Amino acid sequence: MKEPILEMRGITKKFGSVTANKDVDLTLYPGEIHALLGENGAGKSTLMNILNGIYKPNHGKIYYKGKKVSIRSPRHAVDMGIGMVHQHFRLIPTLTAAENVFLYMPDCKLILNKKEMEEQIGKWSSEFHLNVDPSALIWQLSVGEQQRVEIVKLLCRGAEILILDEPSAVLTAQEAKEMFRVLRRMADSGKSVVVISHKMNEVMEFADRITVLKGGEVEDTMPASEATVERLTKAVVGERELKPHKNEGGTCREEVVLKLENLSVKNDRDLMAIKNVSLDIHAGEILGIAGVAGNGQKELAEAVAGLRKVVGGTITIHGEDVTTQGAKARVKKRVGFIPEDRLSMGLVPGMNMEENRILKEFDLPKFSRHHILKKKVIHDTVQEEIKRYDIKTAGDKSPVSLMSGGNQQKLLVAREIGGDPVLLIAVYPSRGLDIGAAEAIHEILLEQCRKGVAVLLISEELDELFQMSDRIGVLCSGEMMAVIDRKEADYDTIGRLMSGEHYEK
Ligand SMILES: Nc1ncnc2c1ncn2[C@@H]1O[C@H](COP(=O)(O)OP(=O)(O)OP(=O)(O)O)[C@@H](O)[C@H]1O
Repeated sequence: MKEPILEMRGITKKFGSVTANKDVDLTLYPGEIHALLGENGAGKSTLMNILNGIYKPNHGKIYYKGKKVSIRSPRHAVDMGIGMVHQHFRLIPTLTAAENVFLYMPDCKLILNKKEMEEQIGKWSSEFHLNVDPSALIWQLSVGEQQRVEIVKLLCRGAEILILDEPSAVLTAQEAKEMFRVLRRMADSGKSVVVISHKMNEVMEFADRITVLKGGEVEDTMPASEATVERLTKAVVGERELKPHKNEGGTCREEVVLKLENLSVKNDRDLMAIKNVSLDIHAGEILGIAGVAGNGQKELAEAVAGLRKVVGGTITIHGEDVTTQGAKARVKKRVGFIPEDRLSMGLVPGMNMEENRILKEFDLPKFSRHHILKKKVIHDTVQEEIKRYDIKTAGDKSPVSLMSGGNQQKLLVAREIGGDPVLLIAVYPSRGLDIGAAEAIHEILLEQCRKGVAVLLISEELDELFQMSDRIGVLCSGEMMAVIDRKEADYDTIGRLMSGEHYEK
C-alpha cells in the first residue's frame, strides 16, 4: 500500500453552537479519486475548507506527506500543493483564461510574458486533455470550460491534491463524463482528487474510495467497488425509508394558468435564445422541460418570471396578457420562481433567513402593517418552515451565505411556496440536494400540483422529469421540439429530441 499523502485525524470544527465536523478522520492516497458524500449540512464543505486553509479546526491534526502541518490560509494551502475548485468559480470574467491563471501565480511578473503564459497553459491543457484556449475571455466560455480554467489554475500552481466541490452539479451529462475523465488522468499521474458529490451513481462509477459524512461525523468509508446504492443511501439518510414520489396524474384541471404564444427572447449576448415557443400549463399540471443546459432554459424561465424582456410573442397568465410586465407585477400575480443560481438570483447572501424569507412579501399585510414589520409573525413563519422542510440553519440571525448549499436551496423553495403561488417556475430545483432532500422537494412540488398550482419544471435529469411531469417539452437551440404526454414519452425519444431530431409519432 502506498504511503498516504494526507491524513486528517480527529478534526472537530464548531461554529458557535453548530458542530460542523466532529472527530473526523480522512486519509488520502496519491493516485486516488476520493468522493465525499453526505446529506446537506453534513459538514463536507467545512472539512474541505479546513484542508484548503479557509477554516482552522478547533481540534485535530493534519499530516501532509508524513509531516504535521497547520494550514494557515488558502494561499498557504496552494503553496503546499492543495488547491480547491469551489462551486462558485473565482475567475475574472473580463480577463482571458491565461490572465486568470497567471494572476493566481505567486510571481505575477509572468503576466508580462504572454507567450510564456500561453505555453504553460498549453502544456497542462494537453497533458490532461483539458482543452483550454488561453486567449478566450472567461465570460465567453461555457461553465464546463470555466471549470477547466479553474483546474488549469491549480495545476500551474503545482497542486498535488485537488478538491472539487460538487463539480458536476453545473455540467451537462456529457461534460460531467469528460470532466471525470480529466480527473482520472490526473489521478493516474499520481495526484489525489477529492470530489464532493450528491450523485451516488456518478460516485460509484468514477471514484476509487468513498467516505460518507453524517451530522459532521464519518458514517462509513469504503472502496467504491464495495459500494451499492443501498449501502450509500443508508449511510446518507440513515434507516429512514425513502419513497420516490411520483406524479400519478389526475390533478390537471381545465383552467389554463400560463400560455405562451410564439415567444421569442434574447440571451445576454443579444442572440435569440428562445424562438417562437408556444405552450400552455393548466392548473394542477407539471410541465417538465428537458434539454441540455444552455439551450434556452434560463431565458425561458426568466421571461416567464418577468425578469427578461420579450422580443416577440406573448405571455398570458390566467387570460391576462402580462408580456410587458416586470418581475414585481409577477409577484403580485403570485408567480413563484426558484432560479438556477440560488445565491446570485434567489437569495441575498448577506441577509439572514428571516430577511430573505420576507424579501418578496415584506409590504403585504401578512408581514407588515403601516410599514411596520410584524416581527413575531415573521419569526414564527420561519421557525415553522425550518421544521417543515428540515432546514439546518447556521443560526437564525446568521447570514444565509453561512448555510450549506442544500439548505439554502430548501430555504428558497420554502419562500417561493410560502408565497402561495398559482404558477411555480422551478429551475433545477433538486440541484445540490441530498437524496432525501431531493425527494422532499419532489413531494412539495406534487403537493403544490394537487392544490392546483401550475408548475413549470426545468431539469436536466430525465429521471426527475419522468417521475414528476404530466407532459414533457424538449428545448433544443431555443426551439420547442415537441411537447409529449409523459405516458407516451420514453427516454430514447426525449434524448433524440434533445439532440435536435424532429419528432415523429
Ligand atoms: N461559517 C459558518 N458559520 C456558521 N455555520 C456554518 C459556517 N459554515 C458552515 N456552517 C454550518 O455547518 C454545517 C455544515 O455545513 P457544510 O457547508 O459543511 O455542509 P455540507 O455537507 O457541505 O452541505 P451541502 O451538501 O448542503 O453543501 C451547516 O449546518 C452549516 O450551516
